[in-house]
Amino acid sequence: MLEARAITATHGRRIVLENASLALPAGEIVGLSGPSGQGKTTLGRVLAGLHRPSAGVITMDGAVPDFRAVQYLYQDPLSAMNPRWRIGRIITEGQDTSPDLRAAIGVPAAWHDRFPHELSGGQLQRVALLRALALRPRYLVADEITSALDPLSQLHIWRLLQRVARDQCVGILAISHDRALLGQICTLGQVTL
Ligand SMILES: Nc1ncnc2c1ncn2[C@@H]1O[C@H](COP(=O)(O)OP(=O)(O)OP(=O)(O)O)[C@@H](O)[C@H]1O
Repeated sequence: MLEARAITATHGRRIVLENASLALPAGEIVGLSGPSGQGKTTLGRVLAGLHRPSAGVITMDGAVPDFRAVQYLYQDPLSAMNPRWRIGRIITEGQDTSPDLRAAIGVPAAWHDRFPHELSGGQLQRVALLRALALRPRYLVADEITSALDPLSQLHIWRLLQRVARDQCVGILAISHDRALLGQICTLGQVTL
């Protein structure tokens, strides 16, 4: 279980999150929704160890978290990829990927020679997911990862993530404005900020 308790976070001097709590059990998908600017991304980044809270605690199974076990997926995967690297290098950046995992996620070898800007948004999101899963995370923070995709690509990505949660016991925080989408994909309901 990855847990945030009574988190307060600031950007500069501004408090953008106050006394927020959330629990993400292993193997479950929990939704996080709420109006724009309420601090969803900030809370996701705090849970992934990318933003230090000014108050509150994050625990993993009740202990100090090992943030290497938490991977953060961005809405715009291009922003998290080196534009000068080819896809083959990007997906093996942290760890080698197995052919089985590549096939399951749907990243064909034909993409390996391409640069990130030569793939579509849905294809790039699959590359980002493959790179994250190769690191064998226990938790994923998926921040609006399908909001720029057409409904079919959106469904494909979430079907994949549902399998990842179930088969690999990965806990997934799904951050989205789209409460209807969260209603379809979450296994443990939604938290609203
Ligand atoms: N790097 C930053 N520097 C200063 N303020 C920031 C920064 N990032 C976010 N903020 C501010 O913090 C607040 C919370 O932002 P955050 O992105 O966490 O909200 P959000 O709920 O995810 O919003 P959205 O749904 O629009 O993505 C907003 O008011 C935003 O303007």
